[in-house]
Amino acid sequence: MNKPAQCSITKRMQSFMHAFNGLKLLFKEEHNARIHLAVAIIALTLGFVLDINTTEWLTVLLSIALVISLELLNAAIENLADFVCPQKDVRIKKIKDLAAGAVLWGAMAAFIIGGVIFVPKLWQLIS
Ligand SMILES: Nc1ncnc2c1ncn2[C@@H]1O[C@H](COP(=O)(O)OP(=O)(O)OP(=O)(O)O)[C@@H](O)[C@H]1O
Repeated sequence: MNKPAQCSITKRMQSFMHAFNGLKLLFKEEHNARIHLAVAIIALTLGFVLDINTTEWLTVLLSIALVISLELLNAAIENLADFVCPQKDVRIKKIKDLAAGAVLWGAMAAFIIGGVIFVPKLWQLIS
């Protein structure tokens, strides 16, 4: 049986750097992810400006984490699909559409959450 690899700090640091590189790649290569990052920055700014409470902060932060995580998984699946099958194939279309659907579903939920938290406060501010 193989001996388990040693758990060194250097190895853990390398692993962290690889994961960080994944985040860098996402925002460099994926247009939708950049749009979602911009929306996240707007939501965070609104959070400070409108002084949202702790529960609202946690909900906003969880929504941002959900959408960015789904974007990362979608990008990984797209890249893997392109590597495995560079030509057009209905099965790859199905796989990519399902992965994109996951992002859409998460983004729609985040949009509704943002609306529920921010719209009444913005409305109060302008009326
Ligand atoms: N090899 C393929 N075979 C068949 N259809 C494909 C293939 N590659 C992409 N598609 C179709 O084109 C869509 C967009 O795929 P693409 O790889 O360009 O991702 P994208 O432009 O980043 O899309 P998204 O924004 O939906 O993530 C897929 O959802 C799928 O419907």
